[in-house]
Amino acid sequence: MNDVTEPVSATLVERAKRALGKRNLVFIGLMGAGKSAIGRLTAQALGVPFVDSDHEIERVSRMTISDLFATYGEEEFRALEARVLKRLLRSGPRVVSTGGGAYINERSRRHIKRGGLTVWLNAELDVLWERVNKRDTRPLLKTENPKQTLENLMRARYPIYAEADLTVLSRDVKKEAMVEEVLAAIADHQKA
Ligand SMILES: Nc1ncnc2c1ncn2[C@@H]1O[C@H](COP(=O)(O)OP(=O)(O)OP(=O)(O)O)[C@@H](O)[C@H]1O
Ligand SMILES: O=C(O)C1=C[C@@H](O)[C@@H](O)[C@H](O)C1
Ligand SMILES: [Mg+2]
Repeated sequence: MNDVTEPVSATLVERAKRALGKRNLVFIGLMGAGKSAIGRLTAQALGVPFVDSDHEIERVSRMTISDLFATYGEEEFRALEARVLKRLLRSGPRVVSTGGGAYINERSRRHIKRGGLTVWLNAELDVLWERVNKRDTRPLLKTENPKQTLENLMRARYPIYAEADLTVLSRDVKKEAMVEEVLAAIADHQKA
């Protein structure tokens, strides 16, 4: 799989743009679902700015997510995440990819719901596991059995992610195909 973008249908892009209007598009979902990768490519297709809340948190704090968790703990991280999201979602349209736990936090979820149209990248355990087990940058997975931890997170979080406006199944197809599905979901959403 590579990051070379093949042109997405111009008609589909126009339909999605019209449906989105001035709203932000916010990607939510578990670690490895593709929020950052698919979010960036979707922003490119729509011709709007892209921002990733994990990257923005690291930029403003000048610390990595792992160091933030280790130094200040998860609660402080969530408070910072909520502040960053509130600011990022103030104006649009832009594509905002969130960290995996953002939508689970009540304060962040409120900002996200107010701030734009949400897309949940839903994925099965094995898809997520194949993607996340290659790197150890995710503090919540530094456990004795990270695959089991991921499964526990799925069970706890999926009912909450399911509140999203749109759901797209994330799987190992070309990233451009994922972008097209996201754009189609946005375009068709308006008809509902
Ligand atoms: N459709 C896809 N096919 C194959 N690989 C993919 C696909 N989508 C994403 N990936 C890869 O999976 C890995 C995880 O994706 P990404 O970092 O976008 O996830 P994320 O949802 O942002 O996770 P986190 O919550 O940890 O930030 C990356 O290496 C990315 O390139
Ligand atoms: O799922 C989560 O709670 C997290 C996901 C990452 O994106 C980071 O925001 C952090 O590692 C926490
Ligand atoms: Mg990400």
